[in-house]
Amino acid sequence: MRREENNLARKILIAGNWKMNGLSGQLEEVRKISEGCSATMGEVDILVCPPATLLRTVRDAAHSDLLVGAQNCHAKEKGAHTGDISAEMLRDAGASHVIVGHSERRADHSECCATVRSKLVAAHRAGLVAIVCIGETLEEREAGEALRVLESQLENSLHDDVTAGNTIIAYEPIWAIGTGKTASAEDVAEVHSHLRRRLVERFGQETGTSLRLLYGGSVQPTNAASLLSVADVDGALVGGASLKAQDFLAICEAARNCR
Ligand SMILES: O=C[C@H](O)COP(=O)(O)O
Repeated sequence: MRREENNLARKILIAGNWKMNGLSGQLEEVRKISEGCSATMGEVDILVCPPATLLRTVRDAAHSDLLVGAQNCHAKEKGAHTGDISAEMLRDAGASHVIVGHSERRADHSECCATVRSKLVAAHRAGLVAIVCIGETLEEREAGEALRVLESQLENSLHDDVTAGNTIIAYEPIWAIGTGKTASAEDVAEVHSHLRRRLVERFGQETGTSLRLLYGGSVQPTNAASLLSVADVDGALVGGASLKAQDFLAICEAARNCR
């Protein structure tokens, strides 16, 4: 089933995750994104997630309709956690969204689902919308375990007060991140419809069908239209291609044309 035959009430979100990239002298790309997507922003939500060091600068430089988010937060509000940043601090720096549970954090910082869930609670406590990432490894996919792994991550990373207004789910197959390999539209459709069913079972029909499900993993201007046309794909979490305004804007434009 294609997107136009499914639930169109969910507004598409294109989110750019800059990861550990970006210096204050390189904000020209933000200005280009901000100017270039001003016509698109009414129809598509557009979010950029720079490193924490640039949150305030990007927020101040960007069009007010461009959403600005962070890439991680600590579970606690404040205290003796050297080097960490709380959700409240991110909000204070201008963020409205925060990514939690990205596979790079799960791998590099040994974050388990319980940790991700505590960060989700923190994000909601601070009034941030959280983007919760889940994804399987290539070994898990090849072993036929992908849906089981994803279901477990979904179940254990979320808490019961999740709503469509405070949470977005991003499916990012780990083997597709930064590799140029993208999951096929059929595989993405299978995963997203499975996740949708699980969300409805857990949170009920209204919330379950309203939560947005993003796809991430080597999304490019060349494949965005086909991925965004898949039913239950409500947007994209874009890494590498979000660093160049031209590519990111092309993906936003593809999203606009999917409406
Ligand atoms: O958060 C973004 C994802 O990890 C995707 O990254 P990528 O588009 O560079 O594959």
